Order: sequence, then structure tokens, then C-alpha cells
Amino acid sequence: MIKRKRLGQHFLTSNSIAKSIVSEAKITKNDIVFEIGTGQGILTSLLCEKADKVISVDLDEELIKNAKLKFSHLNNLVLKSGDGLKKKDLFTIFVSNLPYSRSKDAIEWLAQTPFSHGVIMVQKEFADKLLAKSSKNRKAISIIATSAFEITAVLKVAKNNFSPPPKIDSVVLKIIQKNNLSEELIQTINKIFSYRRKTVKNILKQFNKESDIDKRVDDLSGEEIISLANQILKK
Ligand SMILES: C[S@@+](CC[C@H](N)C(=O)[O-])C[C@H]1O[C@@H](n2cnc3c(N)ncnc32)[C@H](O)[C@@H]1O
Repeated sequence: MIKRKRLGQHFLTSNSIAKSIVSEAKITKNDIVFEIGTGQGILTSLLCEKADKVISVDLDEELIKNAKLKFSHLNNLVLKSGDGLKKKDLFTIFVSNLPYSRSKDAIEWLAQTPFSHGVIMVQKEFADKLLAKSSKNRKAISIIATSAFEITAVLKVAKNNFSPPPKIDSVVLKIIQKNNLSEELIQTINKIFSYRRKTVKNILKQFNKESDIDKRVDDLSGEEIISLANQILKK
């Protein structure tokens, strides 16, 4: 039970929602799909029907062992155990019902990884953060996500569609990659948000740089935050 909780093992039980997720991913026979969190494989076999190849990873070795038996007939499926966020496979489409505790890490990893587009399921609160309109509700991850991806919410999924049910409802998001971000840029955006109440002038002072801008982080647009981060990184 502890392992289940830590690994975010809430398995989707609705075949119709699984089909909608896979259909939203617009997979062709030219695509390599990367899935994080095989779980009991509700998405995996559907992905194999559409893609040239599917690479599906789960941190839980037992689930991978079971999936290898269940899907031994699928010759375009590669199952791997381990941390999906540490894998270096090339892919065109990303599909995942993300383990909730790793959602932020997954967005940061995806922002650094070149691919075409993806469909991800996240907790509603996290989706709200990514899509935040007001600067008060914005977090570093909102800036990272919106500068790397065009994001649209495609489906709300109630918690009773999972076993065991999580505490919170989920949202399926479509993400289309616009830009790749460097690890340094991502770290700097996170750092800027740790100085959220300071003015640009005082933030830049922390990095031995000068400015006379008195605006605070909440007064800056997403583009201005990215350019502040680039200014900090400039040698
Ligand atoms: C929310 S469940 C989704 C499972 C399945 N795709 C579904 O829709 O029912 C998340 C899955 O991710 C796995 N997981 C957690 N952390 C992981 C990581 N870092 N890398 C790969 N898989 C991970 C868990 O073991 C779990 O099976």
C-alpha cells in the first residue's frame, strides 16, 4: 500500500477514457510513443495498435513483469523497468497518466526533451497551475510549461474512474511542443520564483547584475520572466 501511494498507483479503469486519451494523441504508424507508468497497461495495448513502436516504462518491476506476460504477443512494444524520467529513448509522441508526485519533474523533463506532442493526465490542481491566467496563481512550473508547450485541457476525469480512487479529480491535457528549454534556464526560472517578493533590481543584485526595474515577479509577463532568466544566465 505504501509503495502504491508513493508511486501514484491509481489505475485508470475506464476503457472509454483510455480510448479518448489515445485518440487525442493522433498517433500514426510513423510514430514512436513513450509512455511513463505502464501500470496495468490500459493505455499500452491501445497505443500499440496505432504506433510503429511503443516504449513503456514503470518504476515498479512487478508491474513490468506482469505486462511482459500479458502483452507477449505485441511485437512493437518495448517494456522497461526504472525511472521513466531518466531514460534517454527518442520518441515523437508522449502519452502518460502521470504519477502525481512526479508531475512537475515530468514537465521539466519534457521541456528539455525534443518530441512533437503529447497527451498527459494530471491532477486538476496541477492542471490549474499550468493553465493559470492570473499572475498570483502562477508558479515557476506555469512559466516553464507555457514557454515549452501549447497546452489545452481536453477532458475532465472524475476520481471514481481510478482504482483505488485518488482524493482529487484529474484533467487530460494535450501538449504541443513549441520550444526546448535548457536545464539551466529551468533552474533559473525556479530560482526567480524563490525571490518572488523581490523587485527585478534586487533579484539581479543577487546575481551581481544591475537594473533599475522596480517591478516584482508578479508584475512581469511570462516572456519578461524568461528574458530576466536569460539575463541572469548571460556571462
Ligand atoms: C497513475 S498510474 C498510471 C498507470 C496506467 N498508465 C493507467 O493509466 O492506469 C502511474 C504509474 O506510474 C508508475 N511510476 C511512478 N513513478 C514512475 C517513474 N518515475 N517512472 C516510471 N513509472 C513510474 C507507477 O508505478 C504507476 O504504475
